[in-house]
Amino acid sequence: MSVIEIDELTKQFGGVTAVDGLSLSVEEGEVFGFLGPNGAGKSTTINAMLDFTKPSSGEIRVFGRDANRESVAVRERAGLLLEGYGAYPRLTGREHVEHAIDTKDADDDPDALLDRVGLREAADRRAGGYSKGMRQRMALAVALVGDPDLLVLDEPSTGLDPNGARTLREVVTEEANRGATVFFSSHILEQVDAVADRIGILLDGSLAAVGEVGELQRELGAGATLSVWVSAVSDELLAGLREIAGVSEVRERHGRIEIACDGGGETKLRALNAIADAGVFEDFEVRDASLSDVFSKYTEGPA
Ligand SMILES: Nc1ncnc2c1ncn2[C@@H]1O[C@H](COP(=O)(O)OP(=O)(O)OP(=O)(O)O)[C@@H](O)[C@H]1O
Repeated sequence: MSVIEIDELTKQFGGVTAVDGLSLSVEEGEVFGFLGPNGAGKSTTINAMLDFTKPSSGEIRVFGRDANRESVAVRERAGLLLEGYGAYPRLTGREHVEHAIDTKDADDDPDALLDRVGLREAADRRAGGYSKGMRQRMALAVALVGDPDLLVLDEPSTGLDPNGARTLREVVTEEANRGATVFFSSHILEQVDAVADRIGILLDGSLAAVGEVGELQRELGAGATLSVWVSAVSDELLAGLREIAGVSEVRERHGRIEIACDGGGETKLRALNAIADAGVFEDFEVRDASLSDVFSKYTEGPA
């Protein structure tokens, strides 16, 4: 059964198209990593799923319910860690978790939850004195209250040190093993691919690729040339691409940018992000270095 079904979601803010005809479904028990650079539309999609923002067009169903008209029923079964989680500076970590337990009418042990996120020792300190990473750990504990059927985590690794990032991965895996569906966003590939079953790459409000982690890794990691269709090219963009670690050559041909990569998936993702950031991304494919590429490399000279 699909827990999340997004059908042709579009969201415009004035003249800005934040999400552009996005369709996506996430199955029960799946860990879905929603990957994309800053401004790709991840938070807007998540906010629309939870009825914190209204779609300009399109439909979203969560647990088979209309995300807009039945948002209360949706949120009751969801644990949320959203961007800019507003902590109450005067309340302690434990009090935040206790408040969430009361609100959800759950029977969790606050200390056990704080322990899971590595915040047990700081439980009685006021959240106003917490570091960014500690606030993020606390927000994760709050999201876990009531064993939600769906965890929605927007950039959960923000501010976390390597230990915190490991704790987050462990918690996501434990929740998935319990049977929860997990939908989480990130702009960093490594933080997603270790725990996700499937990944969707969002660029400029549209899904550029979606698939199983291994599949996408192979696609992004295997071939040597990333070929990207673009609506416009600038010298600045080409120069920026040449500076990415693992990029050996960049040239422009017939509305496409051809990027030869020695690096793996991370290099290609950085290149895709840079093109999306420039607002000119249309589509991409990854190809192995063929004899004709090698040939043209030596015959055509630099772009
Ligand atoms: N309330 C708003 N008013 C105007 N524009 C908005 C609003 N919310 C988002 N946008 C715009 O929509 C686009 C997508 O933003 P969104 O926050 O969804 O991206 P994101 O992928 O979550 O990025 P980040 O990783 O930086 O959080 C951006 O261009 C952003 O400026």
